[in-house]
Amino acid sequence: MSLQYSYPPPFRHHTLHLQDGKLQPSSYPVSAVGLDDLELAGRLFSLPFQAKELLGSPLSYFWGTPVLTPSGAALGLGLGHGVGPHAGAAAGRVNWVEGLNAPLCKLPELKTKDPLLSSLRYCLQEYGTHMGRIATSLFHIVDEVLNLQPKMKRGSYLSESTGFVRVYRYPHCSQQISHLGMDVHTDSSMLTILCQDDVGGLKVIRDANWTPVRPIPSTLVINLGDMMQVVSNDKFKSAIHKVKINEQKDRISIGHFVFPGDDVVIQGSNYRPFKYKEFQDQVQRDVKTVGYKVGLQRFRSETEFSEMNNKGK
Ligand SMILES: O=C(O)CCC(=O)C(=O)O
Ligand SMILES: [Fe+2]
Repeated sequence: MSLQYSYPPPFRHHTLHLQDGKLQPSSYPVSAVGLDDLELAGRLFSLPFQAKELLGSPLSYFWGTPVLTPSGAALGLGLGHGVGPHAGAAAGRVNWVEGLNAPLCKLPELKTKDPLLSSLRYCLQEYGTHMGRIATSLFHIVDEVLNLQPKMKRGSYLSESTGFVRVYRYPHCSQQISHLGMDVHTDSSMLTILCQDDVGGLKVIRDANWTPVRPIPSTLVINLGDMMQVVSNDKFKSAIHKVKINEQKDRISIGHFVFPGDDVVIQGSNYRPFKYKEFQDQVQRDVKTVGYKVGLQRFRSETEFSEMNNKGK
């Protein structure tokens, strides 16, 4: 395990520019990030199942769940994709993934004498702090483009209290199975920073086509989330993405999700103002009742919503 993160990271933010409503390119070069964390995560996943299930609060171990609120509820894209944590399981659709969820501000509560767990806690804390700095810098860049009002700036839009890190393992599968590693969805976050190993499998919708996000060494992938779409007034679209399974190799990735504070009011002229907590609760309600995440549609301002419906007719 190494915690040799370079800070400040060698940002090349001039490589980010606005094109067709998206920040291009979506990957972001940094050095010395993540490889050792990925290795540690790999060791964690090789623990017996029971040990992983007993990891204990505030960590939680999950497997096969199509939807993990608040960040990654599955999004129905056409028939057959409308899955949620419960609906998905009921329909026999599971995500081919196991993972560990770590709410960053609660990590100090993890009391353990286990050396692997203490290294993990330490590593996650360092990782979270480092990624938090990167998220803040990225948000500054976005802010330069969007020119947000001062009161809406990062203090409230990027809350330390709601952020979390998720570590995933997508087991390989050589048989033809219909499962995805992770179903089609958008993240509910403001932004998500992904660190992936060299296996590949992440795909995003770009120009209406599924495009692989090929792993580049020492490169993080930045996904803009639903909250970014709102505050940018739809200038930046929340990335629609999924993860395919590799036939030969397990894939490991780490996601760092940054959200607004629960009670922060999110504003964007195409949406009615809402508190982040309201959004999160609505997603969970939809997943339980409708079977999938309806997402931002629910929060569009009335005029926007009826204009969109009229266009669709
Ligand atoms: O594993 C990945 O690369 C993507 C994970 C993801 O999309 C998510 O956690 O929301
Ligand atoms: Fe995601």
